Amino acid sequence: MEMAGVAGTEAWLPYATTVASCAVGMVFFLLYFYSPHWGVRGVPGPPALPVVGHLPLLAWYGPDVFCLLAKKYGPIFRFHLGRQPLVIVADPELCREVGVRQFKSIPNRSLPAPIAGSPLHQKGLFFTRDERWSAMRNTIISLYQPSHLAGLVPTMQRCIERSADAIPAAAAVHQEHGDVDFSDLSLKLATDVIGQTAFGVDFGLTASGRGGEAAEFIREHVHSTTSLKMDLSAPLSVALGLVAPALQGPARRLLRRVPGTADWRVARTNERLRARVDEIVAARGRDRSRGRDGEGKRRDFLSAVLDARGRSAALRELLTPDHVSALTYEHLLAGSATTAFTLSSTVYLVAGHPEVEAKLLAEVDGFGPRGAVPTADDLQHRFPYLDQASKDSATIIKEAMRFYTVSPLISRVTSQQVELGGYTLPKGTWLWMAPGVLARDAASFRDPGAFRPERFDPACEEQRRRHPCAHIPFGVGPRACVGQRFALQEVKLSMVHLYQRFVFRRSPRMESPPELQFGIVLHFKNGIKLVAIERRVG
Ligand code: HEM
Repeated sequence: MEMAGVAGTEAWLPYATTVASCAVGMVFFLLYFYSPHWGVRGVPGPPALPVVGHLPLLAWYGPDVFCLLAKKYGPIFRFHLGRQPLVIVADPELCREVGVRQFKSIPNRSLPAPIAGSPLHQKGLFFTRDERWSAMRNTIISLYQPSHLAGLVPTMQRCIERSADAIPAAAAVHQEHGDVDFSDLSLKLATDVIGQTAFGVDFGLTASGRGGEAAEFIREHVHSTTSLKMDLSAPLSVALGLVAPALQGPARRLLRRVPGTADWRVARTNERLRARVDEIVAARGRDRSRGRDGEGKRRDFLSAVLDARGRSAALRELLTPDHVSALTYEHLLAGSATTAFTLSSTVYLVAGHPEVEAKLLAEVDGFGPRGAVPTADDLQHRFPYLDQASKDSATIIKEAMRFYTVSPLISRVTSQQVELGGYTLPKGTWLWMAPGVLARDAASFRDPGAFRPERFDPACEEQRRRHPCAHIPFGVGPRACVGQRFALQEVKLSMVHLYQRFVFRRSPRMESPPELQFGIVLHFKNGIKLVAIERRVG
């Protein structure tokens, strides 16, 4: 009997071992999978699906999902980007807490899966952390000061005039209806501006008959940027990174060797892009050492960073060649799609509001004859309707940026435990501010679905009552956008020149309202199509 019992036990042993191993594996998997959730489980949010979390909600509702969730769950709620819970903050006072008051505990950005594999993206200012970030920011901040930006007006203006000259030709491409693909035009314009101001290179995208090498570089850049998606339509390794970050690195290393996969294409594009940026940086370094750089004359970002590098051993250590390439490339990444989106949404909104257009035209014509170029000072003071509210803010532009917030979420991560909105959030919590939700809050913006630049008039009651952090398209606190003044100067200068020469009408061949797509920033899925009407002189 005893023998039979032992034999029976032996027969079950392999099954029992397998079941036990599976159970242990399962427990480890669940611990791994739910550990980020555990620390923030007290924060309200909708039930999350296993593995994909709330990604299906994002796919279904688009960026509007965050407004819907804020309505249901309040100003601080959970949203699971796959495995990773985000604690979303959708209240002006709480954003001030995150961005300003508790900055010491929340100084860095979390690294989203799409960026995790790309050193070119990681070594810029955006994703560097702590002391390295503050040393880098302090080094380059002078390049964004008003005195330096004022000197960039002529360079910006040249690119703007060239883009405006290209409008009739762009319309002629569609002979039967004359639509201009304004998103494309704005992206080319913004990219040319960055080419000149960051790299000291004329990409010539808006010049007729030009293209070639530069166009190829930009095509690769656009491809690299648009593949940075935040949903499951991203390359496989990125999608995997959203649900199981530990597998992202190995999957990417494997898939980038498999021709034809999206990972392979992204890796090749990033390598080529990297090589081109390095080439530009190295060529400039060589020119400088041979004294062929027009010493002291160049105002572009790359020259200034290379100058800084030459100033001390500490700066050389801080600004390694990798960081110089990344900082320079970052301009293209951070400054082209965002500025282009802002310019095209502003012109699109003005085109649909004749009363706004009339006031704008009166202001532009009142400035001077067609072709008169404003100085940086004029841009600050002579365009109260375009730029009504002093300092860095612009009224039509401000309202357009509220209406279409290009960066609806701003990522941060806690470096230590914080108390926020009645919740205790552990170190490592991904805490994201939601300017896109703030911008649609009727408590701060009466009738938020209406385009009304006057709501930002400093004399207006709504503006006076509004919380200072209710409108934060450029972020808030020490980590706010370093390129804000640069971007606004470019958009204002473009608006003045464009409206000196044209008025625009919405094309009936475009969907209304325009469909939006959420990558690392927002963009118009099918572009903005406008009809440009040349204004008569006199
Ligand atoms: C309309 C155009 C733009 C918008 C809406 C925009 C928006 C933003 C936002 C929301 C942030 C995050 C701020 C935060 O975390 O609080 C940011 C950061 C940043 N932006 Fe912009 N941006 C624009 C144009 C530019 C331009 C033209 C440049 C460069 C020339 C630029 C370079 C950067 C950099 C380097 C950072 C990271 C700053 C840091 O971490 O210290 N941006 N931007």
